[in-house]
Parts: sequence; structure tokens; C-alpha cells
Amino acid sequence: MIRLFDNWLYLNTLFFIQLFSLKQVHTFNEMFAIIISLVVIAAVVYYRRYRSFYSHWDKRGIPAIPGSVPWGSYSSRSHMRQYQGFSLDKFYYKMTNHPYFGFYDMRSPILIAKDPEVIRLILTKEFSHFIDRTYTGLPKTDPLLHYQLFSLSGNKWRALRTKLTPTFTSGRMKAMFPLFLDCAQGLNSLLWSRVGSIVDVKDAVARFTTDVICSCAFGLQTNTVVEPNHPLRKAAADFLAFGDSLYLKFRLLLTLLSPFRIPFNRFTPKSVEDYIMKLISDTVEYREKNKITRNDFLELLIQLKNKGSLKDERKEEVEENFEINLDVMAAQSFLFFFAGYETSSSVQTFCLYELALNQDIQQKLRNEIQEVIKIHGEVTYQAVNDMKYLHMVVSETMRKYPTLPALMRRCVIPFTMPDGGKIQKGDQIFIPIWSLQHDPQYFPDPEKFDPERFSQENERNIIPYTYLPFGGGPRMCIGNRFGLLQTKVGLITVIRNFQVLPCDKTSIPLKLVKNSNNITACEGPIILKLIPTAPEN
Ligand code: HEM
Repeated sequence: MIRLFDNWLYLNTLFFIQLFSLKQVHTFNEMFAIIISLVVIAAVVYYRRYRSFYSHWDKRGIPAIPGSVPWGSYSSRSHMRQYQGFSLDKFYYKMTNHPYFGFYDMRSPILIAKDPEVIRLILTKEFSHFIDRTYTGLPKTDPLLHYQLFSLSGNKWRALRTKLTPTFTSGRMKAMFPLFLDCAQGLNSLLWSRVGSIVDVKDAVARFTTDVICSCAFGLQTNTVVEPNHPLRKAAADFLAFGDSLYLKFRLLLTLLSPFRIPFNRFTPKSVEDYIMKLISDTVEYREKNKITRNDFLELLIQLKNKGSLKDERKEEVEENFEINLDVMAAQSFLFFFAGYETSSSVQTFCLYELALNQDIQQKLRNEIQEVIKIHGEVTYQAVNDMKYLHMVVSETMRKYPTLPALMRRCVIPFTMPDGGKIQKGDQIFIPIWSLQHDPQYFPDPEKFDPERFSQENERNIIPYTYLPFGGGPRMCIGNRFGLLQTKVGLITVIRNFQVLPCDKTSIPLKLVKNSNNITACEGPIILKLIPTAPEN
């Protein structure tokens, strides 16, 4: 029906063009009438086509929150623009009795899987049907995004994931550990230089995390404690600013509001791409020429480029058909920078904020850190792993403030749910981590910061697939060991020597950034007071 209507519009347009070209239309009034009729017809077609998107879930017998032009299931633009965890939470509680349901993000139909058993099907058991994320098919003209593990799809993702997995084993994390300690020294000096005054802990841990990730992913000693404006930080800021730019927002809005698909050719500014590509190729060339090896990701990527595979400590050598060239290496280093920097630094920030508000937990943690360091003599890889209470505190932070408000998947092979609901190829799926991890039926008194939920005894009672800070199934976070390690080293550096306290500049309660597709982060600085608990070391 809609096609017929479109064709009719097309014929009309041709007719009007002919009228113009035959110069049969002379008066201004006639021209004006024609233009107005064309605009009205186009508006009607546009509206009907847009509205037709909102029958997607009904057609499949899947319950859904109805959508309307133009914001879909969101009641207004402001509802859409709040922190994504909050908007999905509203849908989650509107549809309490449904294990899964649909909603519309502007014109895009999205399925929310909320029952842990359905989530298990999607993430793990029937993974081959849901192997992709929603962001796939990024253009080859933007290599830094095109070749990233996060956005690759299907067999290409599988092949690259197999190749990269051995770079994140515990043995390799242990080998990189000295690089973490070097960067922790910078954080330590920064904190000592601020004793007696207030500190923006968000900025302090961000600098530490930048140093760790730059050291491991690019082989660069950035020392942002002394030099906060390193060119790599600038490139990252330019990349994020471009994503947030009016130009891109306009193009995204156009794509979302258009009844047709508009292809994108690039998201990364060319200057950022050139800088990262040159950085990687120069470093690789320098290391290869001078036969320099270093225990970092870049070294492992060089080995992958030259040998084609890496030995996994637990398994046989893995061989998959995916060529690792400089473009692919640069894309992974760039991804590791973003995936590792913002995630770990926001976990540390939220954790320090909660510790400042919960002094008893902070003291218990400090006692553990000091005791374990005493046993091991210094902060070692093993010492960090022996800090059980630290692990509980970090786990609770990631429950209360999950890094991603929702996981995303895309259906690649049609799937029928156990109750008959039909999921079509191309359907997008969200798994609402924020809502699950704040649902009182899974985590009683969810606003309370309570690390005891993750004691050995209590952890067993957590229902599988209700706690997903690193995602789940074969596509879960590949860098979880690395992320946990750098988060813990940062926290040890602060809590070992300092008591953190709220002050009159601390925003309580803290506010989460609104950008709906961002990771969970707090708005503005987190200002705390530092009091030394031990002499400077
Ligand atoms: C505390 C720190 C971190 C948290 C909370 C975190 C969380 C996540 C989450 C929730 C996902 C999506 C998983 C899914 O869809 O099931 C993810 C994916 C990913 N993360 Fe992390 N992450 C962290 C640190 C890191 C680090 C340090 C790196 C790299 C060095 C990293 C690299 C990645 C990559 C490459 C993916 C995509 C994996 C794939 O598609 O195969 N992450 N992360």
C-alpha cells in the first residue's frame, strides 16, 4: 500500500516537472499551489511511512510499548535524552509481567530481554543467532572504527576475537603488571602534592588510567600527571568532540528521522585517524628496526602481525583467517584506549565516592590492603589477587554503577522464543543491565552500597544473568582482567595511604551524564578531601 502511494507520488512529481518544463505553468499562484501540494503529499507519505515502523512488534505478536511519530516510545525528546539506564528502567517497570517486550527508539524497533532465562538464551545458549552488536557495518573508509573488535560482525568478529583472546590471559596481565605500578607512582605523587587540599578524584584517576592504557596499548609513557595535555589525549578529546559535534548530531538526526537509510562514510576526524596511524606505524617500525620488545599489547599485536597467531597458555596455538595489518592494529589500540580508559576510570571514581560516604567500608578495605601488602612485602600481582574484600568492593561498585546501562545484540538468524515470539533477522536487542542490577527482587535494597552481597557465601545466591557488568557469553568484555587490575591498582594507591572524605564541594547525590548512548559516568568533577593515613612512601 505504502509502495503504491510512493509510486503515485513519484508519478505526480514527474507530472509536475513536465508541466514546468513545458512552460505550461505561468502564474506565481499556480506555481505556489503546485509546490504546496507537493509538500503536503510528501509530508503525508513521510508520516505514513514513519508510522508504519510502529507495527513491527504487533506483527510478530510481541508485546510492546507503543510508538508515535517522531520519538517512538519515548514521551518526549527530554525523556529520550536522559541517562539511558533511567529511560530503559521506565520501560522495564511498565512491562513487569513480560519476560521480553519491544519498544521504539524513534523509528527503530528494539527488543528488551528482561527475564534472566531469556537473557541466557540470547547471550549464550543461542549465541549464533545473536552474534552481532547493533553497531555493525561501519564503513571501511573509517578504518579505526571499521576493524574494531567491538563493532565487527559475524565470522570476521569470531576470527579476530580468537586471535586477540590470548593477549588477555592472566599470564600476560602479570607480565604487564610492572607497567601498572610505574603509572601508579605518578598517581601517588599527584595525591601527595594535594594533601591538605581538596582533590578532583575523577580527574586524578582519569590521568592514571590514561597513563596505564597508553603505556600498554601504544607503548607510550604519557605521564599525564605532569603533562595533562599529551597529544594522544587531545586526539581522544577531538574524537569525542566530533561524535558530539553539531554536524554529526544533525546527520544522526537526519538518519533517524528519515524514512530511508542514509549511509555514513566516517565518524573519526581525519586528523585523529592520521595521528593514530602514524603513531602505530612509527612505533612498530622503531621497535622492529631496533629489535626492541616490551611487555605490552602492542608487542602482542606485532607478534600477531608477524606470526599470524599467539600461543594461548591454556590452549593450542590458534590460527584463524584474519590478517593483522597496521590498520587492524591501530583500530585495536584505539579501541583498547577508549574501552579501557573511560570504563576503568569511572569505576574507580564511583568507588571512591561510595567509600567517602561509607567510612566503615573504607576502613575495612584499608586494613585489608595494608595487611596483604605486609604479607607480600609490596604490591604484587598476587597481592592484588589476594585482596578479597577489594574484589567485593569493586564488584558492588560495578553493580550499583554498571559501566554500560544496557548490552546490545542484533539478531542474525531468525529465532523463535520458547513461548512462540518471533525474532527477525536484523532485530536489535537490549539487555537492561542497569535495571537488572537495581531490581530489588535480585538485589534487595538496591540503592545501598553493600559489598557483602559479593562475599563468597552471598555471591552464590546471585541469579545468573542478573549481574552483567562485563556483559556475558562469547561476546563479553575481552579486557575484563585488565580493567579489574587497573581499577584495583588505582584504588590501592589511593586507599593505602589516604582517607577520602566528602567535603562541601562534593555533589551528593551525584548526577549521571545524560547522553543516552554514553557509558555510565558522573556529571562534573567528584571533589573529595584527602587525609594521609601513613607517612609518604
Ligand atoms: C572495569 C573496566 C571495564 C568494564 C566494566 C567493561 C565493560 C564492558 C562491557 C559491558 C562490554 C560489552 C560486553 C557484551 O556486550 O556482552 C565490553 C566489551 C568490550 N570491552 Fe570492556 N570493559 C572494561 C574494560 C575494558 C578494557 C580495559 C578493555 C581493553 C583493554 C576492554 C575491551 C573491550 C572490548 C574489545 C569489548 C568488545 C568485545 C567483543 O565484542 O568481542 N574493556 N566491556
